[in-house]
Amino acid sequence: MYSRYIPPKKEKPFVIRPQTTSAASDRPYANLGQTSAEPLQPLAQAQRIVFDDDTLPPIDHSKSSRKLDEEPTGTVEEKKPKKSKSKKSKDNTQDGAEGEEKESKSRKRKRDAADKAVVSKGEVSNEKDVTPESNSEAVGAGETEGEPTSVMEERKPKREKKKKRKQEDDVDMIDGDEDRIRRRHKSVFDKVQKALQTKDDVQDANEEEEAEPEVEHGLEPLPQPEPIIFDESKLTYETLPPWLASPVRVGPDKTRPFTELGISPESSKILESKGLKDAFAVQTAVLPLLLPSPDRQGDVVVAAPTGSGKTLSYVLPMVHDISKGRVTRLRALIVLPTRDLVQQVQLAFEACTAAFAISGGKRVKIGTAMGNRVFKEEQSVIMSQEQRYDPQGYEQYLQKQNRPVNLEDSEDEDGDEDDNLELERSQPLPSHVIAHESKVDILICTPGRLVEHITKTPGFSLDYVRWLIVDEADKLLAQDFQQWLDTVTEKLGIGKPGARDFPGSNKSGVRKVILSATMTRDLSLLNGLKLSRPKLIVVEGTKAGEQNLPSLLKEYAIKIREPSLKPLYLLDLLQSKHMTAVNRDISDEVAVASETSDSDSSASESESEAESVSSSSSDDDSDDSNDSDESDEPKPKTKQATPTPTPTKKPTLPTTVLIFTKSNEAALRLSRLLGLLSPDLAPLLGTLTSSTKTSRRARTLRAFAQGKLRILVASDLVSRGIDLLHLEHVINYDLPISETSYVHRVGRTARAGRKGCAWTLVEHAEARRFWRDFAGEGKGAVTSIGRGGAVERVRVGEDEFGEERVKAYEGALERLREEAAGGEGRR
Ligand SMILES: Nc1ncnc2c1ncn2[C@@H]1O[C@H](COP(=O)(O)OP(=O)(O)OP(=O)(O)O)[C@@H](O)[C@H]1O
Repeated sequence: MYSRYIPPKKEKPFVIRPQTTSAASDRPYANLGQTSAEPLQPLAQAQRIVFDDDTLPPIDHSKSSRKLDEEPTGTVEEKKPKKSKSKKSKDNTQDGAEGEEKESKSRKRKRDAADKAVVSKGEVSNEKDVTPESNSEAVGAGETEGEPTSVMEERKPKREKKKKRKQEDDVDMIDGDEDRIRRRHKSVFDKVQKALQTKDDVQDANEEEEAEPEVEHGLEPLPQPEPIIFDESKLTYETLPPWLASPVRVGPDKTRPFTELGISPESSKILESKGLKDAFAVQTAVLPLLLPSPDRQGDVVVAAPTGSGKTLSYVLPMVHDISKGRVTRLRALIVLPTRDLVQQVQLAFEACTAAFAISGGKRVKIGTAMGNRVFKEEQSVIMSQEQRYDPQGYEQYLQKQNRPVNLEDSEDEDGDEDDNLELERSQPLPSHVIAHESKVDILICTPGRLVEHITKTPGFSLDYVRWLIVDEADKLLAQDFQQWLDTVTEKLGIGKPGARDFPGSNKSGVRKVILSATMTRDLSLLNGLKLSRPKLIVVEGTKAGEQNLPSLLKEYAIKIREPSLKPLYLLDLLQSKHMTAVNRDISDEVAVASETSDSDSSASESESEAESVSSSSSDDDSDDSNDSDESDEPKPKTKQATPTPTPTKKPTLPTTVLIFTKSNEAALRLSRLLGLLSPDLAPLLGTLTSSTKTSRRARTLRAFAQGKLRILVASDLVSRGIDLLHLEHVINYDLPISETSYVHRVGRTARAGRKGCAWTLVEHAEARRFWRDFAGEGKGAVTSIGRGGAVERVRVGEDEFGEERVKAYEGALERLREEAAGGEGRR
């Protein structure tokens, strides 16, 4: 296609200047005829027509080129009426009889010009059919540039002749010598007839040209990019593989005693003593698949709502399996997106290990790797070294020492030797080698830190790993932290013979368990896991492809009429009758914990107001493997500037609340603002952000679980997985960024069969999005969130806030600004 639009050399361009003379404007396409002394083939001439057009403002080559491709002759014809129209309007400006006469002459001239244009076209099409005379007329007033001298000379007399005739024409017209004109017109019409006969031939020729343009012009086609084919077809359940399209569905109330699922009565008894009496629905479905059985067992993918007990569904079978072994080797990896989740799952494992360390079973050792300690320290916690007698190995060691230093051997992948294990530098005793062993059976880790150990920790090996758990899988798969999945699956693809055998069974290999409340059905993501004979377990009520909320969750929306006063709406909600205990036992639990906290007020004070509003605003709630706690101790900048307000009376909040904001900074500011606006609430307030030191976050969560803190203001860091069992109210102060985020946020409450409430503050500008995408109401509702009942509208802060309150609020804002400025200044 392109080849036809490359202009030929500039020696013989046509230049059309329609405005140059009146004659030219009357016959704008008159110069489309032959311009070369050499007779041109019709196809080549047709191309030249385009270059005539190209002399017009060359704005869009592709357009002009396309015109040629599509309608090589139509271009001329299409333009004719425009010119005629403009001329007509010009003529209409004349008045009286003279005007009429001139108009009739003018019409004749126009017809004349049009006829000549057609003639010209005929000439272009087939020169042989056109007489030299008509050809000279066709050239008309157009200028030619750069033609051979001989041609120019030849044309001079023609031009003069033409000029002369034009003058004669003008005179004729003025004199009314119409006979002469008529005679001339007749001759022109004759030529037109001849030209029209050849018109079809021209079109045929043009079509031929389109068929083989390269041959005609000797031009190589320009390289064209591969056409991009957009596959707009969407995956449907019909196109999904059977295991994804037809999941195993489980009723939400299907609980069973652990003993019926393959857990020994002794172990079940211990579990019961820890409050785990019967298995929840998801455990009822998953445990039989993961505990030893004679059936062919494949990998398991679990989609079950928040708080439904997914963690125990893999913890119990893993501990059951690993406790059967004797030697400590790294047998299992549990990958989670945040440090807080690593710590939480560690507690769940520790609660269960005792249950299986009976009847001669091994007490399973749990380790964590999440970047909350310096790397070397973490290495020494999960790996050990010992001097082992091995003369042959020692010889090899010595040979290696004597080899010229190979930088590639001595450095780790990043070329950073400093990070290498200190143990590595230890010298082996004579005839000994240093052997590295895993100190843990199960490693719970964040993906980044796992990769670091794989690449940098001597002796860290996945050879014996037979369990891989990916919790909060949709998040971990969507954000491939340091290509962790490729690194891990590659290592799991190889191993020593027999190393992955399951004890007491003929099974061998790696069992994979993939879980989320918002499980992806994106095959391109799931494929990375290299699943073997997978089964999808969906807890009933969770329609495939949907994200269901806990059945005991109630949702409310509060309209924010004045966004600039949003914190006051929040305060009104916190102090309203809505913030009551929704579970029977919560008041007692909170009251008891609160009493304890009275005697230990330091913990509460240290958590509330502990952070600066001007600290980092990073929202990254995912793992940063290099971010250890040693260096991120927050500086108590604002503490000096703004002493904690003294509570005027005993805190009275009878329930627990988690408030979500859009960022770390927003959480810190809001927490501080609430404390300033309501000193009564200040001792109950805690803040959770990803910029907070992990140990401090753990303390805050502990204080909250104990009832010492009752309001947590958080960023999305804690929206996933965090299990705050006694949490009753979740408030979306800022709208979540997605439906998935909404499901995880509000899923922090109504867990494990308890009731809970979710409140969302909705500004006018957000209303459409909230009701359509999250609540699934109104026109074009598209939500994928499955829920028991509709979102209820609740009015808060409807009465005027009052001048005094607004003034106090402005004062608090001002103070906040000063504190932030002070913090910045001290940085
Ligand atoms: N069988 C059981 N009996 C009593 N409590 C249970 C049982 N199983 C789990 N729980 C409790 O239920 C709560 C929620 O469990 P878990 O954290 O595993 O939920 P989850 O499904 O992983 O939620 P999320 O998707 O939010 O991470 C925990 O406090 C856990 O101790």
